Amino acid sequence: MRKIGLIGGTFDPPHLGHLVIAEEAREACHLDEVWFLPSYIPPHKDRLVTDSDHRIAMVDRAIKGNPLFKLSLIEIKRKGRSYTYDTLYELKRRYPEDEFYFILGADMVNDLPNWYKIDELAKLTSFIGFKRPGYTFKQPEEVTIIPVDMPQIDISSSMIRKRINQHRSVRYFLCESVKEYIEEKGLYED
Ligand SMILES: Nc1ncnc2c1ncn2[C@@H]1O[C@H](COP(=O)(O)OP(=O)(O)OP(=O)(O)O)[C@@H](O)[C@H]1O
Ligand SMILES: O=C(O)c1ccc[n+]([C@@H]2O[C@H](COP(=O)([O-])O)[C@@H](O)[C@H]2O)c1
Repeated sequence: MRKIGLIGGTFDPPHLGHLVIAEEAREACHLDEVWFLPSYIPPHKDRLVTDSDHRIAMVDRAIKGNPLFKLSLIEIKRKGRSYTYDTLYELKRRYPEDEFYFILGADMVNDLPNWYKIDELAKLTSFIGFKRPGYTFKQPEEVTIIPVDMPQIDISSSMIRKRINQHRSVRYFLCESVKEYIEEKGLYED
């Protein structure tokens, strides 16, 4: 039996906040691996997101060099809206022996009671929650969250997109290799 952490996200682009919560969850909960799951279509985001090929390439670069971080294309290959219940149902079918821990920032912890088939989903995975600047972390009544403390990181993908658009520096907000990819492809410039 392995303990697998899952960090689902749009990763548009992936940044240090994602990497730090993945690492802190791994250490605090003694996870064997953490799998990064880029969404194909994020269930609750209205805006158009960057093409999935770019987001996959950026996550791949961000986690390179850490043998305990893996990229899973399960949601990309399924296409459609990336409901977490559908993902966990499939992962449990493929790996019935493994235990899953879904990693969330406070914004998503607060949203969790509204998720598709949340009662069923909670039978398939545990949840690990992190505080996040700008959001109050509240334990929802419906689901138990394992809270993990860490120094909070006030970085978001939207802040990075905005800074690039304004020709401001994003150095040190994300991995150098991801920054180079964004520059090479001209992402987020307009
Ligand atoms: N700085 C952060 N601190 C804690 N959790 C975070 C942080 N950034 C992202 N997360 C969490 O990582 C997961 C994936 O987030 P996502 O890819 O949507 O990034 P985001 O920065 O929230 O993007 P956007 O600004 O475009 O909404 C979510 O559970 C989110 O709460
Ligand atoms: O399944 C749902 O109803 C659901 C609703 C909102 C978000 N999620 C998942 O939460 C993760 C973070 O979402 P986001 O929109 O912040 O990138 C990502 O894996 C989404 O698929 C899942």
